[in-house]
Amino acid sequence: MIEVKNVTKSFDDKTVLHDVSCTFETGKTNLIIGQSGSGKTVLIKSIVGLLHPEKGEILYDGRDVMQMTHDQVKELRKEIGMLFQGSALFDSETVLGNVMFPLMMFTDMSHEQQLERAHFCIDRVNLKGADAKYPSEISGGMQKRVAIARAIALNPRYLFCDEPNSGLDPKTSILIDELLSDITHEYNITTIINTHDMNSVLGIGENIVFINKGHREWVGNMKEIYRTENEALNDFVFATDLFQRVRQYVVSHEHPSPRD
Ligand SMILES: Nc1ncnc2c1ncn2[C@@H]1O[C@H](COP(=O)(O)OP(=O)(O)OP(=O)(O)O)[C@@H](O)[C@H]1O
Repeated sequence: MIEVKNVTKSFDDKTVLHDVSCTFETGKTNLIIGQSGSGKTVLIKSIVGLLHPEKGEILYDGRDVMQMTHDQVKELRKEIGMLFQGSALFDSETVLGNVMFPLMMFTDMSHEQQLERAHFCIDRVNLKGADAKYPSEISGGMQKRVAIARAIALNPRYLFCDEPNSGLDPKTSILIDELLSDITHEYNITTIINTHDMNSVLGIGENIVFINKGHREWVGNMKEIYRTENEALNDFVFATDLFQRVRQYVVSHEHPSPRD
C-alpha cells in the first residue's frame, strides 16, 4: 500500500499540489485521473522520489520516501516497476534483450537464472516466440507487452504506469488494461496508473483518485463514478455524448446503491 498524506508541492510561488491525501491499495489497479495540468505527473514524480514536496508524507508500506536518503531511495526503486508512455524500449535490443536488461543491471542471478526469469515474463505477457524480434518488427501493442514484461522482471511490489494506452487502438487498449489488471491481482502488486482513457476508468478502476487543479477532489471506484455528484469529475469523465448515454443506461439499470 502507498499512502500519500497531506502532500504540498510548489514551484517557486506556484502551488501545484495542495495538501493531497490518498491511498493506493495493494493488489488493486489504482488510477490517477484529471485534466491536463492538474498535477498528476507531479504527484507520481513525488511518489517515486523524483520530486521533493515541501510538506507531507509518502509511505510505502509504512516507509516514508520523503525521509529516505538517496541510497535508500535507490534501494526502494528495486521494488518498483515502471511502464513509460511509448514503451521506451531499447531499439537495438531484441525482446529478450529488453526484458533481460533489469535482471542484468540489478540482480546477481546467474545468466541461466536471468534467462529463465526473462522467458517466464515474456510468456506471461503472451509473447512466447517473439524473443528474437526487435521492437521495430512488432506492433505497438506487442511493444507495450514487452515493456510490461520488463517492468515485472524484478518481481516489483509497486508498479507505475504512465498513460499505458497512449497510441493504441481501443481493442488493444482493453487487452493491455486486462493484462495490467490480471498481473496486479496475480502478484498482489500496488499498481498506479496515470490515465486519460475513459475505457480504463470504467473498466479497471478499482480505486480511482481524481485530481483537480492540484486538489484531490474525489476517490471511489468504477461503479461509484457513475453516481458521482462532483461536478468537475462529471464534466471530465462523462464529457462526451457517448459516455453520458453509458452513464444514463447504467444508472437506470442498476439497483440503488446502499448509500442512497
Ligand atoms: N518542474 C516544473 N517546474 C515548474 N512547474 C512545473 C514543473 N513540473 C510541473 N509543473 C507545473 O505543474 C502543473 C501540473 O503539471 P503536471 O505535469 O503534473 O500535470 P498533469 O496533470 O500530469 O498533466 P498531463 O495530463 O497533461 O500530463 C502544471 O501547471 C505544470 O506547468
